[in-house]
Amino acid sequence: MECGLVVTHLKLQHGETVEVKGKILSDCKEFVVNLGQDCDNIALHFNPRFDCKGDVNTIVCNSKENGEWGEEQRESDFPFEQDGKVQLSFTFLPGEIKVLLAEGHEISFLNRLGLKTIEYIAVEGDFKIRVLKFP
Ligand SMILES: CCCO[C@@H]1O[C@H](CO)[C@@H](O[C@@H]2O[C@H](CO)[C@H](O)[C@H](OCc3cn(Cc4ccccc4)nn3)[C@H]2O)[C@H](O)[C@H]1NC(C)=O
Repeated sequence: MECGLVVTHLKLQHGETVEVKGKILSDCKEFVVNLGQDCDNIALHFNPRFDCKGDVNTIVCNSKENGEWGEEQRESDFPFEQDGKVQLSFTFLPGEIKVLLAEGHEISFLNRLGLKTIEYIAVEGDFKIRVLKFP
């Protein structure tokens, strides 16, 4: 499993976008991109699962507030392949975070925490990050 990457003090404003590019490991079970205030206050936990925790080829999204998980949101689109390249963009809006996936797939996740800025991004799991681009 690859180690993670954490960036803090991002000061991502509404309307701004973070891009993540990398490669999914050939034996990937899952990977995670977390966006939020810090590790206990996550506006979007973006968790593609190839085969783990009872999920197969499913994207699980959730929020975490004061260390407590919210209600999971599962997505049926799964434009990922093991050993494949990935390009994701996360656009932070007042009421939601829009995730643009490959093949034009898009996910919208409510800004449940009502964050005014995104300070924290963490990428972990079976994923080799190559590019993290932010404004
Ligand atoms: C039916 C009753 C049990 O429900 C299950 O409860 C599990 C425990 O809460 C749920 O799994 C958790 O779902 C969370 C999102 O709702 C997070 O995904 C939890 O993982 C957090 C996490 C682990 N890691 C380390 C990591 C990441 C990637 C690869 C390897 C390690 N980073 N963040 C993950 O353990 C899991 O999604 C949930 N399944 C369902 C169907 O609800």
